[in-house]
Amino acid sequence: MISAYTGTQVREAEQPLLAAGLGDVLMQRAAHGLANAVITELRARGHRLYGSRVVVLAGKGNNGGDGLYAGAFLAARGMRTTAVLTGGAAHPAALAAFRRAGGRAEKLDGAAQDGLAAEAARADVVIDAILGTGATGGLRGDAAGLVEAVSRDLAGADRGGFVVACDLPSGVNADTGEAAEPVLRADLTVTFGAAKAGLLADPGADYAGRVAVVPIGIEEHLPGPALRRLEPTDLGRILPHPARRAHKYSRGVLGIVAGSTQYPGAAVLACRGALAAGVGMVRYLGPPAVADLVRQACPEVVCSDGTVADNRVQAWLVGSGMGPGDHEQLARAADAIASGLPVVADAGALPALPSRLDPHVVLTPHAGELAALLTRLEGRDDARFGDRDAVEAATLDAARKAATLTGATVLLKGPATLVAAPEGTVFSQADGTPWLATAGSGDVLAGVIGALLAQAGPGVWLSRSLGISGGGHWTVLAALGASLHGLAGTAASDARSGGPVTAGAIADAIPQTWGKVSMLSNSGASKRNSHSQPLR
Ligand SMILES: NC(=O)C1=CN([C@@H]2O[C@H](COP(=O)(O)OP(=O)(O)OC[C@H]3O[C@@H](n4cnc5c(N)ncnc54)[C@H](OP(=O)(O)O)[C@@H]3O)[C@@H](O)[C@H]2O)[C@@H](O)CC1
Ligand SMILES: Nc1ncnc2c1ncn2[C@@H]1O[C@H](COP(=O)(O)OP(=O)(O)O)[C@@H](O)[C@H]1O
Ligand SMILES: [K+]
Repeated sequence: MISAYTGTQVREAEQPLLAAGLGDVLMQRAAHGLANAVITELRARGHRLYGSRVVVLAGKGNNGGDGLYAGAFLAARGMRTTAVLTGGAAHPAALAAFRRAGGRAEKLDGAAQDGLAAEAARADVVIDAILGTGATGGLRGDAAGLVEAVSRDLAGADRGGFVVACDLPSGVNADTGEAAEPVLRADLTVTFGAAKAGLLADPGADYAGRVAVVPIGIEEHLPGPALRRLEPTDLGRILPHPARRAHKYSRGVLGIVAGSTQYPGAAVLACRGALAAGVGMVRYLGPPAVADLVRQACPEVVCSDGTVADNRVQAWLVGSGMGPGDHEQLARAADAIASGLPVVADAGALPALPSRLDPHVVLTPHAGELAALLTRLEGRDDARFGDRDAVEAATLDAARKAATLTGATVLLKGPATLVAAPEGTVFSQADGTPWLATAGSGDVLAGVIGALLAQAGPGVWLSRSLGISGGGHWTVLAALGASLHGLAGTAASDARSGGPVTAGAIADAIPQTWGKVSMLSNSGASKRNSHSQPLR
């Protein structure tokens, strides 16, 4: 599992080492890790190190110091290295080391801006070391003008170099991932001590590119993480596996209230997602014409025309493919939410939610749906998140706010899908590909999460082993579903040589993805073998 922290948490963890006089040692470790990452990336792109051109954009604080020390390492390896001092001053010891190693330093002023920006855009590597965790707000003045000019020149260049952010892209908020424009978009962010939460939530994640963590010795001083990310090996450990004496009811039954005469396909796709994700049985409740379609597409599904109370299930999925006029379906959704069982509330169920929920209700909005939900809860005049753009500009805050206001577990879909619990646990999963942004993909996701809730039963599997208990348990299940869905979408695209996928193809890829991640963990392997021991 990847753990990520706020800037403040990381800075507090540095304190004992700074108090012991190890500030320069920490900076050297950070700079060394940054320089090594640059060298690895240059080699991977087929560049010779000697003579490669490096431009360091260096601010006046410690972030600039890291960049200048890294520049000194690279200059010592024979690279042509220029530093642009964006804040008038620079970390004195780092600047001296940079100059000693043969680096050239230029002060940024208005007149020099265009020439320096063009030089940066022609370089093989640009290191963004203007602002780190000590920043207040975004870039200002000449530094902002320089970053705008470099971004513009890089976009227009035939063959630009790559951009490496030092600790975080300057202008990205380390805690929330909000970005104060202009921000130089990085290919790689080399971050120190631990991942920062803002690098794993959009739009920060979008600016950060790939994220690499350089350990600097503060790890034992870090508190509990602000944000977590499951990795494929974690999935293998926490996915359920049927016991030898399992039967379909003990494996979990999911009730699905989804689809309408206008959107019948959503019901089919939700059922396909659920069936692919290991549930013992799916019961479908909906209009007869939709039920006919479900039966044809998925003969495994048991269709029922009874009420929610008539159908014994372990969890419900409600709302996919339903609209405000589907009164009968909405009444069933309300009954399911009132049942006290775990529920996934998707799409059409979101506008009709009661105002107070519990963490076992998992809401699955996309940014537009979350904006509508928050506007309804906060009142139109007070709404900070009045539209999709506002949610996309601050995804972490928006998801957290919705969890706090509703009391539910909130899963905000996107390139980095966030799952927030009212008690503060947050996961960020980014296992997918942009090809997942296809109609019906969210219905499959809802089915997958519903299936996991139905299988969870009263047990909490291994979420306690992840250090999570209580209401946070539901975030683990939802993050597990998001990760499985993302990995399956990626696998489906890979099987098409990186080409497009349909929602149905995502569902079809889930069982194999499940099998593969189970193989990644030893416990997964022993679980699989548990029913095929040799006879004694
Ligand atoms: N602690 C350590 O030993 C270690 C720290 N490490 C590294 O240090 C980084 C944190 O360094 P930091 O605390 O010096 O802050 P930093 O991010 O460089 O920015 C502050 C400077 O920028 C200025 N400034 C602020 N906002 C601004 C704005 N909007 N626009 C323009 N300027 C602005 C502000 O000036 P002021 O506004 O106060 O005049 C101040 O000079 C961290 O990210 C990591 O890289 C690692 O080496 C490990 C060891
Ligand atoms: N750019 C993207 N990169 C990766 N995954 C994405 C991207 N955009 C959307 N997704 C994922 O695709 C799914 C889309 O769901 P949703 O918006 O509900 O679609 P629909 O309503 O058409 O089913 C979500 O799982 C979301 O996380
Ligand atoms: K930076």
